[in-house]
Amino acid sequence: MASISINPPSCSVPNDVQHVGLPLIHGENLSRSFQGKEPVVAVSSLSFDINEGEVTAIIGESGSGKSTMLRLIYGLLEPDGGEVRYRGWRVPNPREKLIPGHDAMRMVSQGFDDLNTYANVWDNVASQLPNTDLEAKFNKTNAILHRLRIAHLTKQRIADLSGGEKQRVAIARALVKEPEVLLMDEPFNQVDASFRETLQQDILHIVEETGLTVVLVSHDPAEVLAMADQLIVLRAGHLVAANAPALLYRQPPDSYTARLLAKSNILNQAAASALGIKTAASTIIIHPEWLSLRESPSGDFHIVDIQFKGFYQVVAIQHASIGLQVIVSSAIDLRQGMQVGVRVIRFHEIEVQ
Ligand SMILES: Nc1ncnc2c1ncn2[C@@H]1O[C@H](COP(=O)(O)OP(=O)(O)OP(=O)(O)O)[C@@H](O)[C@H]1O
Repeated sequence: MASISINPPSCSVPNDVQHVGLPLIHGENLSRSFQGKEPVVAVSSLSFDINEGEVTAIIGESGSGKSTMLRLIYGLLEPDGGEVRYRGWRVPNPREKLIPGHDAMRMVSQGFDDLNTYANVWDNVASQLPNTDLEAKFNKTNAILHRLRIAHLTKQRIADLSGGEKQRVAIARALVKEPEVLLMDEPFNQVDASFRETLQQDILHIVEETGLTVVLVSHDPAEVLAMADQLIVLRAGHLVAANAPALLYRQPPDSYTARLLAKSNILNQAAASALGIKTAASTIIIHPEWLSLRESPSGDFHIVDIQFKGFYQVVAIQHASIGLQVIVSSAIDLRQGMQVGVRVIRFHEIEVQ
């Protein structure tokens, strides 16, 4: 890696040398274990890039190391090995900084631990800014409360807010100091479905307007598919994929990623051949909307279950030992026990598992 020495920023490590040519955030071979009754390897040999002005979502099953990765990026945890670089400079670890956490980043955690429950919304947000310029303090607080649609809650105590409102205050509090990076751990789990999309859109508008970089951890990949420019997929502490959501969805590198992103049908060669797919690949991925059904008394499959989901239905069909999930428009009348024919619209081959 080429290096040039220029004046280090205020948030840096003594004697560090800037690595040039890196994206905004670069993780190199990061590992971190925790000692308990049984030592746990939370993340192992993670290398990744996060681009400026983009939304990156870290996804993975529970315990796969998502929060650990986020805390390593921020500098809240010391890696056992490897490093994180921000604009080419190494992110100080908690032993190297009086108040842990990189100065250019702010983190919103799951529990709203940072919010002062008995203070009002305005004070929670404004208190982040110094009193040296009171006019700027007033204007910035006012602007971010409006931006996050919580200006009408200014005088309300945090204790009296809903989970979704608290989440918006926590984000306003993090953004009022105009960080370059916003880190969010499960940002939408307090927000019900109808408000989730508005909050996601509001964050995307802030990203577009300000060039903010967002890194978020999500339990529910489906919710971030539309939001993220990049998905980083973790499994048991290892990075298994990093790419654009649409690409990972259409061409998942493995069945783990496919299952995280959709309730995929994962078929072996024999099952694939029963659907008329001739392949040399060991595994075939078929997302439920990549199949279509039609009623056919001579069809091989029969319907074993129908889950009504509003504008679509999830239909479970079976033929001998092969069970499949199919997404069908609710406009189509189906009933349990019906014989059906199946058409494969699209499939994805995986060579190595
Ligand atoms: N402070 C800690 N002490 C001991 N073990 C820890 C600690 N923090 C994390 N771990 C362990 O490290 C592993 C990864 O945890 P992490 O919280 O990063 O996963 P996660 O993917 O964010 O999980 P979840 O989705 O359930 O929040 C887990 O096995 C967890 O129990």
